[in-house]
Amino acid sequence: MTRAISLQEVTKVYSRDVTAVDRLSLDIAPGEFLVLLGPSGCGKSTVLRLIAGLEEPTSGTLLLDGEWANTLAPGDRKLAMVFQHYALYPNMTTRQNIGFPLRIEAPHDNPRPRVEEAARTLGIQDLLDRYPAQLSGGERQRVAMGRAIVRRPSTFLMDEPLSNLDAKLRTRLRAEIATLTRHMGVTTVYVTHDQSEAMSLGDRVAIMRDGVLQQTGTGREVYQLPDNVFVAAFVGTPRINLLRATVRAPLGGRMSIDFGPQRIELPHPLSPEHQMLRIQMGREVTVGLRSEALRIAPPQHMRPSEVLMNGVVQHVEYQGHESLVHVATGARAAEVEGLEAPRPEPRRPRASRREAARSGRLGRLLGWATEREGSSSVATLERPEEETGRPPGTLPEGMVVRASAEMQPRVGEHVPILLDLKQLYVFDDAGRRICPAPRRLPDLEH
Ligand SMILES: Nc1ncnc2c1ncn2[C@@H]1O[C@H](COP(=O)(O)OP(=O)(O)OP(=O)(O)O)[C@@H](O)[C@H]1O
Repeated sequence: MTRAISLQEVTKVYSRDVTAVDRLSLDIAPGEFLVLLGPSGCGKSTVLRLIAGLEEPTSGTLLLDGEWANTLAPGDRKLAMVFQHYALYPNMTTRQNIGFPLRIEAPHDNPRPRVEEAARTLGIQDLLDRYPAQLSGGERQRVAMGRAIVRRPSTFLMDEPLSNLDAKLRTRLRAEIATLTRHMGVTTVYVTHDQSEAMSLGDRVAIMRDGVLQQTGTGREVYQLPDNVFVAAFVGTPRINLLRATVRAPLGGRMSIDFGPQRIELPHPLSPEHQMLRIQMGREVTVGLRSEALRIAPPQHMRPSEVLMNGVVQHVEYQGHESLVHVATGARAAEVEGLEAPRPEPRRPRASRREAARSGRLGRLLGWATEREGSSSVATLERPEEETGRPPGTLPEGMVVRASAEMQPRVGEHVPILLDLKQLYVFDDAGRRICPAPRRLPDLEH
């Protein structure tokens, strides 16, 4: 049996100043695997607790299979919860731990066949006679899962069930959870703050911030078409590069995006995806560039959808199969409220003469190189480094660019960056995505 869950305008207020969930509407189809994703404190666990019946909505409606369930007793909901802290009984064997819910539900029935079936499903039949202290973290979590599935629930509610485990085990167990729940066909609501877990697990992801649902969609949808800058920043590794910029449209000239020291021109006529930039003329916007939208390559390799920027290599993260190259372009990084600050500025307590000379050289290198490219490319340098508001001797924040592992740029090297305009994201001052153009145009009055 599987179950449909519907939350309609559900609000949960804990005390006068804590609204943990704010008018949340969400429909979860029978058999669906939905991941609730968001930073700590955004209300994910509260949603789970509301579905489980451990909390009652302050307002709004919870429907289970279409039936009003706001106050239905937890025991009547046929749900099983799996928590981060798996709380096994230490003095019971695996067999007894898994069988425990059955002994409560039907004390006169022999739990053995169902316990063994659950253990087989989870591949822990050899561990049935061990005590929790004799199990690894991953095995204990499997026992906790066994205790949940043995009841044949209609729904699984999982609250960060893997966060106590090491990365390798987490990857393996999450694949097992996905296979298991699909095989059982049960509706699953899975809470995590780990975006890569969310993207790899769910049929759909629901992203929350401060109790408010931001967007729901498949992993691909929320990655490729984030509704707002928060979703764009929360989903994807490495994090999307977010830069402050201004949209310019000189009379008779091409529309451009001005990053301060550099600017990029947009093709004329504007593509449909860039059309909404017109109404942002003269305004500050946030530009989002994922690392795959950028590449380090000479201008002669530029594709029709690409434009050129210039940068100076700050730092290279070698990852084996690729490198992540941090490149300073002089653009200011945009911060997203509610997320930790993006990459911190490299701090230099007090620049030595040599360091000062070096960083000055890097700045000059950036400007000099940009000027040199200026006549033929779309990038121009308008302001010297001193006017960008950065402490003297520091480099501007970097963008992260993916590069093949063979490429070995040196720190301080000047590099041309080709930016693919087909992968350009722009968000307005309220954080809403305006490029690629949203399917529904936002209300521009607010
Ligand atoms: N019983 C409670 N009484 C008062 N405030 C609470 C209670 N439970 C949660 N909160 C508050 O409600 C907000 C949402 O909490 P919740 O646990 O749902 O967030 P979360 O997204 O699951 O966070 P985490 O990932 O850290 O578990 C937080 O501000 C939290 O402090």
